[in-house]
Amino acid sequence: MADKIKDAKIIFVVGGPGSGKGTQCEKVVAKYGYTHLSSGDLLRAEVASGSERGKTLQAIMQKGELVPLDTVLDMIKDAMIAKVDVSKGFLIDGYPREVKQGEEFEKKIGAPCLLLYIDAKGETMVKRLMKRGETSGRADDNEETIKKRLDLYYKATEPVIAFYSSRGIVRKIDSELPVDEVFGHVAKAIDGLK
Ligand SMILES: Nc1nc2c(ncn2[C@@H]2O[C@H](COP(=O)(O)OP(=O)(O)OP(=O)(O)O)[C@@H](O)[C@H]2O)c(=O)[nH]1
Ligand SMILES: O=c1ccn([C@@H]2O[C@H](COP(=O)(O)OP(=O)(O)O)[C@@H](O)[C@H]2O)c(=O)[nH]1
Ligand SMILES: [Mg+2]
Repeated sequence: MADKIKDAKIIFVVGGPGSGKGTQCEKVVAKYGYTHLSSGDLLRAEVASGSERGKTLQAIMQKGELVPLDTVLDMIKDAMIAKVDVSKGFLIDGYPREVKQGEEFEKKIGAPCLLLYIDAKGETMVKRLMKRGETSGRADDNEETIKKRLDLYYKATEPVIAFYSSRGIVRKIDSELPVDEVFGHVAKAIDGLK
């Protein structure tokens, strides 16, 4: 099983909060049939289950901080194992959040073949999240937490992009454009694989 995952096509999707990672991943799923695993969605599902672990996670996420690295990695790994036989590839959305997470992922699972860097301006991300917050019901889509998520993104997550750039697998996508144009660039990056 571990070998099968190692051979799977793995794409990391990295970008700030509200940059449009989830939006683009949905479109990739529709066109390419990849399996979409959003680290944030996996964590929110655990919170929704009402488990003790979920309660701990909720408190951390509400503050816009990062949950322990192993928690997310185990969730992603379990979700990948469940799908590996039927999946053409995996989109790992919102992961890694820090360089160490990427290193651990590679030790336990495998190496990514592509990193899609979904890039939008800070003010754009804040605007989108405030709008999404009107309907999302997400406890972290409020002004105070958005600011913390953004700060943490610049501090902890941006170094991830430099780390993988040196390997030549980063494709920077300008997500200030309309969604379909952004997707055009995403599709070009995926078509360039192999
Ligand atoms: N105008 C515009 N809006 C977008 C674009 N991509 C996403 N949005 C909107 O911005 C909001 C955030 O998009 P998501 O796809 O949820 O962003 P995300 O990066 O997954 O954000 P997190 O879940 O917070 O990590 C949504 O309400 C989208 O409708 C885009 O390319 N253009
Ligand atoms: O590897 C991860 C992914 C997510 N989170 C937590 O889950 C929240 C929501 O993540 P998501 O990717 O859904 O949204 P984003 O912060 O990118 O807007 C983050 O603020 C973190 O608290 C985390 O701690 N580790
Ligand atoms: Mg998302």
